[in-house]
Amino acid sequence: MSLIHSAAIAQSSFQTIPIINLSQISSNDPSIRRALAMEIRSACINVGFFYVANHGVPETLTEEFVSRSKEFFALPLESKLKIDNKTTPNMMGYSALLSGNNDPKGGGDFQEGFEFTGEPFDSLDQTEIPESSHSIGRNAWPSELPRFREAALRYYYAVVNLGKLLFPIFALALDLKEDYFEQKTNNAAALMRSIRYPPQEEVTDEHIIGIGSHTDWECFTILWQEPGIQALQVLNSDKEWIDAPPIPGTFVINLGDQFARWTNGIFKSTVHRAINRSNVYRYSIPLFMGANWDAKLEPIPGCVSPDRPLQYEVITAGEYVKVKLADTYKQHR
Ligand SMILES: O=C(O)CCC(=O)C(=O)O
Ligand SMILES: [Fe+2]
Repeated sequence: MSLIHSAAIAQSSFQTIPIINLSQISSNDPSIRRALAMEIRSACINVGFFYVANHGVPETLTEEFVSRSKEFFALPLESKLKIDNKTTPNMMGYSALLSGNNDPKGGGDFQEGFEFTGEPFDSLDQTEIPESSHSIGRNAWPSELPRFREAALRYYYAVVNLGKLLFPIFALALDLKEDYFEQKTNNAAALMRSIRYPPQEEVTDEHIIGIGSHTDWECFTILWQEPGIQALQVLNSDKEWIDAPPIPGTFVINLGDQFARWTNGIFKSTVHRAINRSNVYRYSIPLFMGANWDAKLEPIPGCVSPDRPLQYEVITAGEYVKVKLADTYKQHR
């Protein structure tokens, strides 16, 4: 079935989010890779979200960075504010409670974050570092926690490697050659954000929740969520919020606006939000995989037809993200 036809009969009133097993992602057998791609295609067209199991990122790296993140957020506010993202180049570093606002109708996101990107890392085997990340390194690290940076970067590169394996599968899912996205993504700086959500057992103001309803801006996001705490919710086409509970050993993958633009809306960049209604802090760590800043977000072959005219103005990925970033961190209170 053609992509446009599959999109025309999409069922987006999902009640659950599919779980996809990635154990065969690097199979030498093209028919096995294609079968996996078709599962992913269906999730991307109908839901825009899926879980991945057997993703290959070692649990120890995740646990180490989660522990270091907990130490970081436990530092006194003055220490964290030394690397406030409003004062650092590129907005890397710490974002304080309510300093960001993902929902223009919201009163600020009830969370703290630490954001960083790739940088050369001496004690790692350099071959583990994707070449495209070598020149970036404009991060702001907490000087109080010398082991934080190593844990952050080790986990970062493991998840970036998973992201790099996913682009060829997304290409297959769109009936394209597996290397289709290579030139458009080989110089992109993936961004990782470690987040702490304070408990909000009682939401007293619906406009102030962990992260207000939004779509992600990049191609796709790979999200680790703290086990045992339901917080993330995804909006279906019937405007129902569907829970995306943490499933141990999996990541949540969701498509962002760059993929929606490339596919003229055939791949869904689905609205989501998070509210920590538990009585303890909740942690999560998204990695945002984007396109090169100069990559044009123009429709890929097979995504535009007389019945499905172009929905978006063509701009570059960099222009798109810059506007979104400025909107999210402008003074909103
Ligand atoms: O914390 C979560 O579960 C979701 C975070 C998220 O949607 C984001 O940072 O874009
Ligand atoms: Fe998000």
